Amino acid sequence: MNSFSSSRLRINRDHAGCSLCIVLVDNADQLEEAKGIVHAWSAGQQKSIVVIFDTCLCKAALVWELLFQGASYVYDFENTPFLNKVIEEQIGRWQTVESLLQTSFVRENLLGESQAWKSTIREMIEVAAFSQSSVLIIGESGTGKEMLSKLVHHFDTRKNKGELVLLDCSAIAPELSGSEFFGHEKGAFTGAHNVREGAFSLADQGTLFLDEIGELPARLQSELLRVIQEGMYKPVGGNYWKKTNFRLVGATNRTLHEEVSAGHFRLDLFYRLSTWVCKVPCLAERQEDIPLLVERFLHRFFGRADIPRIDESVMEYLIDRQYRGNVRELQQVVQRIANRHVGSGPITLSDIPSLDRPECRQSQANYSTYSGYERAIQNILDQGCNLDDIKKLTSQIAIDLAIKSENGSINKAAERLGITTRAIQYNKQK
Ligand SMILES: Nc1ncnc2c1ncn2[C@@H]1O[C@H](COP(=O)(O)OP(=O)(O)OP(=O)(O)O)[C@@H](O)[C@H]1O
Repeated sequence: MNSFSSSRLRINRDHAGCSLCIVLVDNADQLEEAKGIVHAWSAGQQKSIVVIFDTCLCKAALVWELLFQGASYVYDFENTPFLNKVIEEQIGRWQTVESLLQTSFVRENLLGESQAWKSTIREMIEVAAFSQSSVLIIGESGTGKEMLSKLVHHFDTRKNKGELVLLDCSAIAPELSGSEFFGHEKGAFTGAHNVREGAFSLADQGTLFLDEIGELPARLQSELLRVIQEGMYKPVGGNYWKKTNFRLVGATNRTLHEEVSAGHFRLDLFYRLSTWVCKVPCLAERQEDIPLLVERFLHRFFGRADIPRIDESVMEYLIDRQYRGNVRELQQVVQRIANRHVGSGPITLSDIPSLDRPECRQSQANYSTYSGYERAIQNILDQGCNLDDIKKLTSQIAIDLAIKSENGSINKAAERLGITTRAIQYNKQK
């Protein structure tokens, strides 16, 4: 029996850090307000559940719209048996996720308070603790994909959970690839002096994490697929089939869709793997996490609690800097700064090693040239020149400058500009 009354539009509840809004809708006039409420709650990363009392209203188009506005769930009151129990169970799940988010495993290994990072962690905790699904983690290098695979294994609730086995597919020697996965029997091939357990055996009842899964050779892709589907494998040189059952977590910084389209990755393996796809935000998408990460890394590198104060200008530099290697690169930059710092005073700009300094003089020169360039273009625009004139004039100036800096050699100037000597001569004649 459902025991909601439809007299109110909204009930706000706060359960151990999980605030939730339940929106009760019993007539069409309340719909616009309901959409506004769920939209506002989802903007604040809060959960909302909409219960619709009038079944006639509960059409797919409306449900889609409410979900699109950010509702976590939409229920048809009449057609959802024991709705209050369903909602309690849903709230229980969210509370579990929130409490796992506060555990030392997450707080010590997966730092970050930004919304982008927190919602990634919440999603991964939910997959780990409430499903046995395979997971595909995609994201740039150094964003924390391997750490997230550890989280999936850590929060896996299987009884008698097995091991987490990590394999980097880009580092598997082709001649040993069979052994890495299947293991081998003694004497299976020259050099196989002992029995060796492979990843399928070691990961039984646990998690197999395949880093850089996009690099898995075609032969191993088919074999992996067969093992996932059948749960059986035969060690190299063995006569008996063995059983295995693991959760597969793959990580890649490639676009696997494109690898599938290009015929480099099997579509059926892609489907098997991507039951859940998690996109990890790059550091640029969560810049607000940088001060927290910097502080943690400084504690680690100084190896003590009382780390030197970090000058505001250094923090500004660290926040604004580009990190192609994401958190890993930030960690390395902080380590270099910590290595250079001496004494107990604050960490200042001078502690940034020359390798990491912005090329001040160069960038200032570029800036002034660029702004001079802008002024010059503005002048000729003001004189009534069109884009074609500007392009011609720019080419002419570039050619003159190149010839001048190559001491009059047209051949060398052409080489420098990446054009033919004829093109220079033609331009000069014109
Ligand atoms: N949120 C985080 N908090 C603390 N350390 C982190 C965080 N994210 C990543 N790191 C650290 O950054 C480094 C790189 O992380 P990880 O190896 O998980 O990245 P990755 O995405 O798997 O990299 P790659 O694609 O190169 O394999 C590790 O030393 C890890 O501990």
